[in-house]
Amino acid sequence: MAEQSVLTKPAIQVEDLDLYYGDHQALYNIALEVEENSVTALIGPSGCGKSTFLRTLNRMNDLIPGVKIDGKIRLYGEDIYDRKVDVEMLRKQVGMVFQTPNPFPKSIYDNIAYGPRIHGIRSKKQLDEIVERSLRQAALWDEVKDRLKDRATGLSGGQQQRLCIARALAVEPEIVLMDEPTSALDPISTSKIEELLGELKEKYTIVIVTHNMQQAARVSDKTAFFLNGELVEYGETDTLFSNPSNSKTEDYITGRFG
Ligand SMILES: Nc1ncnc2c1ncn2[C@@H]1O[C@H](COP(=O)(O)OP(=O)(O)OP(=O)(O)O)[C@@H](O)[C@H]1O
Repeated sequence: MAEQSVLTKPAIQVEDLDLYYGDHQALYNIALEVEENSVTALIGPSGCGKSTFLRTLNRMNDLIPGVKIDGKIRLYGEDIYDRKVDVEMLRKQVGMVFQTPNPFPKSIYDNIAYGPRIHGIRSKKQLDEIVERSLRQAALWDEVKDRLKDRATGLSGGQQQRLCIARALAVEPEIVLMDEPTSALDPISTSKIEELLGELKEKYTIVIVTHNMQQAARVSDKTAFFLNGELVEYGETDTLFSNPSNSKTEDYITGRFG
């Protein structure tokens, strides 16, 4: 029995989550569980709260003045809003990749080594290993291995985004949050990243916001449909797209609004 409970343990559990920006309530009573080693897509029309919800998972909203949060978010059973939580350590466990690739104005190598160095790793051998492993995991190694000292900002947009994924992986997170990671990229770079997600979920748990429903259908195991700050429907991606249980989900996925 003990073994079974370990196997079924969710990576993230959200209960009764409300979020306010000042007087404006942006999330209403959200509850969901994210399974380990899966890809979960958050979909819904602009302004429905997808990014806001994503940012609650590594407390990025803490940086916005006037934000108030009620409810519980547990990461492997631990309440991430508990006062004892070290937010820097939380963000190491729960990494993030943003919409626009944002490499530091440093070399490719130094972009990847940045996080591990902050966390105290000094050995060149160890950093070399981390840089190679992370770039391989992000399917970028072969393209950049001969120019690790070049500036990261000289890479193409798609390469920069894979570099940002590698940078997130370098500190060995458990969860990777991605906020529309391909919306600024061309179709070839987009499909490279979509392919990568399938590989990454073997080791990491991924939550991705996407405007693109085809992308959600292609890459995710589970999909959460948000509307006006509410979670309307959450379930297996195949079921949600082929046989939604809520008429609002059906209207959205068939393009009747959004
Ligand atoms: N920093 C902020 N301060 C105040 N209100 C905010 C802030 N960020 C988002 N909001 C509001 O919260 C609501 C949800 O926004 P959010 O960006 O989470 O939606 P979204 O679904 O991610 O939208 P999009 O797809 O356009 O990025 C919106 O009404 C938005 O105006």
